[in-house]
Parts: sequence; C-alpha cells; structure tokens
Amino acid sequence: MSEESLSEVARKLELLKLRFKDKATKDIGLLQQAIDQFRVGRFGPNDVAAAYHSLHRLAGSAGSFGYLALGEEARALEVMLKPLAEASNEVAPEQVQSVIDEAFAWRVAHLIDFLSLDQAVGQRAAAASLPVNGEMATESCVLIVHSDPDRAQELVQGLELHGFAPLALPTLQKAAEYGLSDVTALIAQDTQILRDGWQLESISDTPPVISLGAGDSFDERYALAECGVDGFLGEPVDIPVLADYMERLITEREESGSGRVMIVDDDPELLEHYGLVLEAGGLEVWRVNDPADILTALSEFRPDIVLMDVQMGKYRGPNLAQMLRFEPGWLGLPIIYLSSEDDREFQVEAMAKGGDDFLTKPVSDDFLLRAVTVRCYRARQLDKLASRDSLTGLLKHSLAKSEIQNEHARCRRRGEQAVVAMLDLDHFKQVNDRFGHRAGDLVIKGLANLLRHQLRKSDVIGRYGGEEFVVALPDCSVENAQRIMQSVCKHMAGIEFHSDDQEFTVTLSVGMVPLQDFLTSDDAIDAADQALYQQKQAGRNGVWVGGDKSERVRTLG
Ligand SMILES: Nc1nc2c(ncn2[C@@H]2O[C@H](COP(=O)(O)OP(=O)(O)OP(=O)(O)O)[C@@H](O)[C@H]2O)c(=O)[nH]1
Repeated sequence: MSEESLSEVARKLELLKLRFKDKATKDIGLLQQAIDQFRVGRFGPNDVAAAYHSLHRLAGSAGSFGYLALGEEARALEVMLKPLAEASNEVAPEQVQSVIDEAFAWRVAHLIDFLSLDQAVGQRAAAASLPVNGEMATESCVLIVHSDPDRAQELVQGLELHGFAPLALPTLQKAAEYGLSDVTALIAQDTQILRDGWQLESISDTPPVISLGAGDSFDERYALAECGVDGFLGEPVDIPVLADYMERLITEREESGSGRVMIVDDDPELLEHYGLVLEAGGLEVWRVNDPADILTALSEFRPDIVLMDVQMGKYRGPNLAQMLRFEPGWLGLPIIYLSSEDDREFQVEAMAKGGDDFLTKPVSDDFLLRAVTVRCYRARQLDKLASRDSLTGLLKHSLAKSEIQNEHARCRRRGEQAVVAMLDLDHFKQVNDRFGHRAGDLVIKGLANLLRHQLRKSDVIGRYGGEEFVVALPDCSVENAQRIMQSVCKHMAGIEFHSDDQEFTVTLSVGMVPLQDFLTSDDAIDAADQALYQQKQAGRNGVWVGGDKSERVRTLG
C-alpha cells in the first residue's frame, strides 16, 4: 500500500475515533442520568439491563479506539451490574441500591474523564505503521545471483521456459538495488554469498530466497536458515524441480497475506474501524451492519472467514451462526466471535452453536490483523485441500466446470466473449513407460506451473483428468486465445525434463472454442474436446480452433 493511501487510512481512523468520542460522551451522560434515577428507586423492568448493555458496549469498543483505561473501567462496572441485569425475576429497589451505591455512581460520573486519557500512542495510532502485506508482485520476476555466468545463463533460459522472467546479476548488492518489491523470488548461489553480501533481515518485503548449495551439510543448512533463506536445493539443480519448488514458495507467500473477511457488527464506527485496519493489512473486507443482510452478503462475497459481534440489538451472534449452518454451503465457514464477553462458559456455549473461535474485545489493531490473517490463511488452506488438485494445485474437475459455467452465464448475460480450451499432453503414456511415473508427475506439474505464469489471474485453470487440463479465458477473443495457447505449446515443447541421465521433452495439444457461442458450458467443453481430438489427429503439438466456424489455424512442430 502506498504512503498516500496509508495516510488516508490514518485520517479515516482518526475521524472514526472522533465519532466514537462524541458518541461515548453522550452515552456516558445518559448512563449517569439513569444511575441517578436508580439510586432513588426510579426504574422500569428493562432499565437496569439497558444500563448494563451500555457499559458492555463501551467496554468492548473503547479499547479499539485507543481508550484502554475507559474500556477497563466500563468492564469493571459492567461485571458489577451483570447479576442484576441477568436476574430472572424483577429486582427490588434495595437490591439495585446495594450494587449501585455512592461509589458506583461516582465511578460512572467519572467515566467521562477517561476520554481525555488517549492511550493511542502505546497502541497503533497511525495506519502508517500497520504491517502491510497486501501487495504482492504480479510479475514472476526472479533474480539469479551466480558467480559462474554460464551457469547463470542456463538457469535464466531454463526458468524462462517455465514462464518466469529471470534476470542474472553478479552480486547480491546489485540484486538489492533492483527493487525487491517487484521480485517474486531470489535465487542465490551459496551460503557464503548470502553471508558476505547482504543482511537479509535488514531488507523488508524480501521475496522468497532459494539457495543453490554445493555442499549439503547440516552446518550449511543451519547457516542458510540463520540468513533467513526459505529454501535450499543441492547442485546440480534440475530446472523443472527448481521451478516447481519456487512456485510452491511463491504461492505460499502470496496466500499467507491475503484473505476475504466479512465483519458483522451493529456498531457502525467499530465496523468501519475494523474494516480499515484489515484492509490496510491487505485483506479484502465486506462490512455488514445489519445482521438481517448476512445471507445475501455471504453469497455475494463468499468470505474465507466471518468476524461476528455477539450482541447486536435483537440478534445474538451464536443464533446467527447456528442459522448459517442450516445451509450446507456454509457448514465449513469459520465464524469468529469478536466480543467483550470473557466468561469461558459463555464462550464454550457460543462455540457449540456453530462458532469456531473467540477474539476478546478490546483487541489491538495489530493483534486483530495478525489473528485474522492467520485464520484466513488456514481457512484457505483447508478450502484448497477440498477444491484443488493435490499434484498441481489447480482447480479440481468439478470446480473448474462450475467456474466455466459461471463464466458462460456471465458472457451470455452481458454479451461478452470468452474462450474455453482443452489441453492434453502428447504420448504421455510413453513418458510414464520410459521415464517412470515420478518423471511423469513432474511433467504434469511443469505444465500446471507454466499455465499459471502464462495466463492471467482471472483465467480459470483446472486439471480435468490425468494429463488433461481445461482453461477458460474471460474477456478474450479467439485470436488472442490462440496466440496465448500457441505460446504455451512452444514453451512446453522447449522444457527439458530429466530422468536419471536421460533428457526428454514433451509436447502439448490444444482444442479451443468461443464459449459464448454454445447453449451450455458443457456443450462448449465438449466442442473444445472435439477440437483437441482434431489436433491429435493432425499430428499433435499445436492448437485447433473448433466450433461452428471450425477451421484449423496453425499447428506447431
Ligand atoms: N505420471 C502420471 N501419469 C498419469 C497421471 N494421470 C494419468 N496418467 C497417465 O497418462 C497416460 C495417458 O495416456 P493416454 O490416454 O493413452 O494418452 P497419451 O499416451 O497421452 O496419448 P495421446 O493423448 O493420444 O497423445 C496414462 O498412461 C495414464 O496412466 C498422473 O497423475 N501422473
């Protein structure tokens, strides 16, 4: 996030704080009036409970706006009032007066003083200091630092074929000058280079660092870990193995700082505050102020996790959580309560009703961001296990089909164009038979990684079956899609795979059709499959455009 947008977030947080101060001043005034009435025996059946809820809200929100002492004092008073508020029978004036004595009234009257004790300094006052991890490089630029220029060039050429944009540099200092925020990975030759050239921890936003070591001793590995290195591969390095290793580290790094969070809170200032803090940390946020909107918001936003207040007017978080679980689609959605309720019994009971965890208010901005980011990461990992193919990390068959179905509906609705393509490795049975299943797996992963690099983030990429893949390219003409797929075929054919001492290459056939020309997405996928068959018949290694205007445009190889 840029300096400018960070100061914009800081300005918004400051405004919210002012709004909170204003509202809290009014609430404390009303509370003081109510307490004075209670002391002379004037109160209706719900008045004590209302005073209790007012203190509860103050206790839960003050800390988030930097008024920690106010939050603690309100919490202490809330605890004293709780037995009266929860009494099943009407409480007698004597009971009320025994709790709301002179000392209690004095403390309520002095709550206002705590509003001048702004503790935001010790807290996280300015968003400028928020950990910012939201912006990930989209290019796959890789810096290679190697003392042997020939070997460096070999690495550059090999990684280029896997869709990376590698650059060889002679020293780590040169790499540091390059501007690491645009780099997706850094490959350094050995421990000594890392130790001599650069204190990794002094550089923020360091991309994943992989060391290619000649020696593979315990001490060398330990030294690498000490330098802050993320991965190690012993020389001589097999390029497809290196490419796959980098892919895994880059994906992990990207996913650890992203996530979609839905916040449900009836307090608009608190909702906005949490939203700004999480957005400044790189998360995508959807705010729900009225709990009645929760179902629509869920299906539109499809969050990784939900953060939910416990007490929201007539609605209670645990009941809402239980209600969400009625829908099979939301059974696995993690729900985290954000509440000032610190009674363990209550927390356990609330979790039994469909919640997964509790964050106790007041929660510092820093802790909130870290706790939510970690939970989002876990939720995404679990989701990935269910929806992603374990070998390639691409969408599984059924999910890829349903994404293509959505894209088809979108195209037909808006009159837009898109392309669907089926891809199949050529003579793959022979690869397995000659070089073994492990080598075959590396080829499949190689193609998956190549697709990830060559296609856009918005494209759908799925593993359709064993060595068959499906791809949908939204907002793309047939001509462009054809050019892109020809480039994928060309790169694939150029990758050298190794098995024992043997080198081999594998080619790819593609069939594609315009998605919007078909009545259903299944019809389009079938037609793309037929186009693929045509390409296989025509000699493989290339792209066939099918559909009504079927015409074979160009075959590579
Ligand atoms: N290593 C590996 N092989 C797989 C995997 N899934 C499927 N296969 C193999 O992929 C091969 C597909 O072979 P075929 O369908 O005969 O096709 P082909 O040899 O690629 O021939 P053409 O498609 O006509 O070019 C079979 O040998 C499968 O065992 C996998 O996950 N890993």
